[in-house]
Amino acid sequence: MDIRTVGVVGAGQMGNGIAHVFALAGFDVTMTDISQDALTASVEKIAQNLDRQVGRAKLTEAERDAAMARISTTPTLTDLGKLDLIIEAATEKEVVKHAIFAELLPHLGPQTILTSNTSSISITRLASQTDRPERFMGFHFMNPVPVMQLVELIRGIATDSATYDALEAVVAKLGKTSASAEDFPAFIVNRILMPMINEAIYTLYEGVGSVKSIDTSLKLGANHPMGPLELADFIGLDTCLAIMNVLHDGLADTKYRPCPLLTKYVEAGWLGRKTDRGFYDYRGEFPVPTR
Ligand SMILES: CC(=O)CC(=O)SCCNC(=O)CCNC(=O)[C@H](O)C(C)(C)COP(=O)(O)OP(=O)(O)OC[C@H]1O[C@@H](n2cnc3c(N)ncnc32)[C@H](O)[C@@H]1OP(=O)(O)O
Ligand SMILES: NC(=O)C1=CN([C@@H]2O[C@H](COP(=O)(O)OP(=O)(O)OC[C@H]3O[C@@H](n4cnc5c(N)ncnc54)[C@H](OP(=O)(O)O)[C@@H]3O)[C@@H](O)[C@H]2O)C=CC1
Repeated sequence: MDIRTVGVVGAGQMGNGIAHVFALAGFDVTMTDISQDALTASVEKIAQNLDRQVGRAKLTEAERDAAMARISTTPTLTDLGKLDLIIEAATEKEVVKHAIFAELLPHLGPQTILTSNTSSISITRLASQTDRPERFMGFHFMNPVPVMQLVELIRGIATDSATYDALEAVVAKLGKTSASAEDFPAFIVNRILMPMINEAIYTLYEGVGSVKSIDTSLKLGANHPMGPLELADFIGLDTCLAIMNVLHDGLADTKYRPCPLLTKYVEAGWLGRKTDRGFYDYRGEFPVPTR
């Protein structure tokens, strides 16, 4: 199937990164979100990130302008119905994702491929509540999308090979690399990464180290580009907690128990960078550890 038009549902940090890379690769992109503010902020963010790429001579001004011209927004989810590919990148809550698919399905063309950028939720379960489990897949981009090379491709139990092949070709057109993961809780990247982040939070909770010493240890002691607490703030603490809960519930093993301190930060609404406070406070000129 020749994919040219793409709909992105959810204009948060992942939605804007996904729209950015698809527009640069020549696809026509339509974004939607329940919040008009999120849509406006997302387009501004894409413009800023493209400008940064122009500033670093990674792109020409003409390429930037052409990419921006390929992006449009709509507050109406059902406007996405006639597009070739839908990428759902809304909040990591299963009920939210089911509700989006339920509203969209009656408006979708028969050939449209439906995907979710979920970090952890069962693709088979999401697909089972649609009319097209054979054309449904996990399409998992990494954050920040314009920079990270990997896209995880996750087949549900019913996904057909034409759908898999079409998405594999799309990833190649984006200039990225795909890795196939089986549909088990949190797939590959987050099955490995998120327990490490959760363990870093336990290390903080038990007083083994401060925010600064934990992040410095992993950055300088294991050559990670970001410390685990900085990375948790970057991903979003609500998303980290949601992934840990999927691992804990889905694999029924206490080793995946979310750290109570992570739960406390989420209950406080300290979700990391997106709310300006998490393991660091980002409201000043420099991030300041909150513990
Ligand atoms: C939760 C999930 O489901 C799955 C996930 O995504 S897990 C998270 C995976 N991501 C990671 O692990 C990221 C770890 N961090 C890193 O790799 C690096 O810190 C980083 C790439 C984010 C920034 O690197 P850095 O060297 O500190 O920054 P900097 O030199 O300013 O930027 C490097 C490049 O990234 C770009 N960049 C940085 N942040 C960006 C952002 N938020 N959006 C777009 N581009 C960005 C810069 O423009 C620059 O691009 P060029 O190389 O083309 O010039
Ligand atoms: N953060 C990360 O590092 C990664 C996240 N992911 C996955 O990507 C998805 C999005 O994550 P992320 O971008 O970080 O989250 P964000 O919280 O940044 O963005 C989610 C966006 O979805 C919007 N939204 C919520 N409900 C709906 C709805 N019914 N219809 C349309 N939009 C809606 C939210 O609006 P509002 O704020 O108004 O609720 C918000 O703008 C999640 O499934 C997450 O697991 C995947 C890879 C990496």
